[in-house]
Amino acid sequence: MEDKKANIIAAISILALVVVIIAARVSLKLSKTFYLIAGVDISLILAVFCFLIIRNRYNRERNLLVSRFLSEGRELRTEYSFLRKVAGVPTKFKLEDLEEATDGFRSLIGKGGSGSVFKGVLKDGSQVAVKRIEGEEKGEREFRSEVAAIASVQHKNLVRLYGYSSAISANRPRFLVYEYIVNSSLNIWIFPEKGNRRRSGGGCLSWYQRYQVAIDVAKALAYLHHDCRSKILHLDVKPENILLDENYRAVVTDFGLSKLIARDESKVLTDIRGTRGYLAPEWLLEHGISEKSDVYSYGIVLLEMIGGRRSISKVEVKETRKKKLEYFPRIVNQKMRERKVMEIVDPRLIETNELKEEEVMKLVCVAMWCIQEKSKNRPDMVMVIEMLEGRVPVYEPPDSDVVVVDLLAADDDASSTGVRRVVNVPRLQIQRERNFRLPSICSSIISPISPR
Ligand SMILES: Nc1ncnc2c1ncn2[C@@H]1O[C@H](COP(=O)(O)OP(=O)(O)OP(=O)(O)O)[C@@H](O)[C@H]1O
Repeated sequence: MEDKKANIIAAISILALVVVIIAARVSLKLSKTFYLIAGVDISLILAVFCFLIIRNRYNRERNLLVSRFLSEGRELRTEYSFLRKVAGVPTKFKLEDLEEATDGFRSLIGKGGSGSVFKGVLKDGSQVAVKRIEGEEKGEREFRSEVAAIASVQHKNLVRLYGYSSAISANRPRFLVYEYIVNSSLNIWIFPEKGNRRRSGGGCLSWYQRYQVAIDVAKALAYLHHDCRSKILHLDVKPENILLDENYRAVVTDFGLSKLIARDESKVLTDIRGTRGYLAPEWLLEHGISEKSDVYSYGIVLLEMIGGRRSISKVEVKETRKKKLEYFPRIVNQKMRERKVMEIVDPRLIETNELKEEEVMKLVCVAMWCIQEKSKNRPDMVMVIEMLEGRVPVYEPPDSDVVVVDLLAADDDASSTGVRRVVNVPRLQIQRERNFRLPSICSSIISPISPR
């Protein structure tokens, strides 16, 4: 625009100078004054021409440089965003970006102990789950731990963290932005709806899908325990933290309680965290926890997938019509001794006729190995994968005490919903059951079978 203006002014000036020469020629004839004016005019016209040439050349070079910088900048930006993705560096979002993505935090998709989760769409069109972390001290710790842990991992069975948004001031919520996993969490696919309470989504996973989920979760945990630079303990393995993608494959989430420990560290002492019903005995016996504490929680999740029920649930006693808490692993143990393992399977699966007793027994045995009282007797997650995929035979678990975390003293609702609570140790009682022996059907080697 400016160039155009300058060109017009130059053209007008040249025209004016030419007019001056013509006027001088007419009025002054070929006098000395005319030659003087004509000389000055012609020099001025030449000066304007020179100015135009230099200016245009300068502009052309400047435009060339600008467009080169622009294209290099674009390339750099593309390269940078590519590298961010490759390196898994999470993006720092502004609060306004997240408000826009979630349409003002309108579509709530879930609520957990540490905050609420909303569905959203980023500017580039990717669907996200935005977790708003509420609370003060606990929120801060969970936030830091979650960003640090997830940012460093890349595995198809672990949720991807796109980014985060820190609090602008104290007491303001922080946000974590995850990839959106379409089929929500495992709990709504294995536990039937309670009474008249209707829930949106969910259903009944088939036996085959449950078996696949068991393998997927085992792979995610094996990666965290054995394949990362430092060992990552999840410490909150439960169905609510296992999401299902469009093919009902598992994606483990919620690293809010996770702990990073050095490869050579075998056990760590830390404050009790996790969810009632999934806590390994060592938490309560204060022996120090390790990756085997995750193995224990995983074993409980396996039993819940097999039975389609929580490990601890409230049932009504027919005679007295009073409610009591029932510990599912204890029932499984008993049924195994009686060789009635099919009786503990989710009744909805029995109806489908797709079950093989041998497979059920195998999964139950693996689960029982995982919930051994002594952590050293539990397999590691790599061994669990080997057993589930049929590369290693499943042997009878050793004779062991079963530590039953007796939750009669605890709040019933929490145990029946799997809601995470800070566990109050003195209120928990620990019972030991002697002769926790698996039945003879399991004493022999269970033949290796692969998931269908
Ligand atoms: N990435 C995601 N994609 C889709 N849904 C999700 C995603 N993350 C969480 N959700 C949904 O939001 C719910 C709440 O998740 P959140 O992690 O806050 O809590 P939780 O695991 O149930 O409880 P807590 O945080 O106390 O362990 C989940 O159960 C799930 O249904």
